[in-house]
Amino acid sequence: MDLRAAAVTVRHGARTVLSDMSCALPPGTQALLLGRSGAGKTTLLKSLAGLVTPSHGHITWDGQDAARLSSADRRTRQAAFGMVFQTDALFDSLTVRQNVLFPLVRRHVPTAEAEARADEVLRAVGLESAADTLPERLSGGMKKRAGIARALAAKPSVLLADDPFAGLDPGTARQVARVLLEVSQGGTLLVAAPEAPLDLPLPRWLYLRGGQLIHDGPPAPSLEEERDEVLA
Ligand SMILES: Nc1ncnc2c1ncn2[C@@H]1O[C@H](COP(=O)(O)OP(=O)(O)OP(=O)(O)O)[C@@H](O)[C@H]1O
Repeated sequence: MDLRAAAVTVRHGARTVLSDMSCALPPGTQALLLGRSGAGKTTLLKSLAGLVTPSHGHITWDGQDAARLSSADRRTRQAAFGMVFQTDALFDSLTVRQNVLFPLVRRHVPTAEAEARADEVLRAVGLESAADTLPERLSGGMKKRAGIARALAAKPSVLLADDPFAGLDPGTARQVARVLLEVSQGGTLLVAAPEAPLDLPLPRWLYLRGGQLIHDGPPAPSLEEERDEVLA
């Protein structure tokens, strides 16, 4: 999917959370969305996926304004998005495999196809041997990978991941980064994080500061140093 934000402003009450932000994410884009806590990363991801409607400006999906689609059309198009949220929770009473199957069943994917896809994505994230395990028995990194598998099961063409490394030790974060890279080949991958993850050296950085996009281009580590100076 060709994904664009055109002069997008998002306000919550009197507060401007994203300000006049534009970017183009053509199919196959691989980018990091960086910025300190509160910079607006989650809001941008949700706006791109049509979960937050801009106060001004437009989000377009293959050239169509997401806000102008009927709610039925919007839901259909949203199937192109795989989302990994910070607060994603797995259902405690379902096994890992059942968790991955859940969104497919809800979308009425035929059982045999759903099961084949669940097994394929669980293999892709290295969780095939934990498929019949309940989430409470998984490590933090395994839960994260199960969340990625669930997002991938519907074969999204755009994978949006919100701080998928939060709370993970460096080894596990590396594993999750590898999975994200492997599974997103060919599609669009946008990963939000407070700082650039060493193990996910994506070629493009979108850098938000106070709701404004201050950089959209190749990696620019000096932005992160500036941030430290501001905080010091
Ligand atoms: N529904 C809402 N109502 C009011 N304020 C909100 C709402 N959603 C987000 N905000 C505010 O908007 C700002 C940006 O939030 P957002 O979650 O997009 O930032 P972020 O960069 O993802 O931060 P973090 O890395 O901490 O998740 C924050 O100050 C937040 O408190």
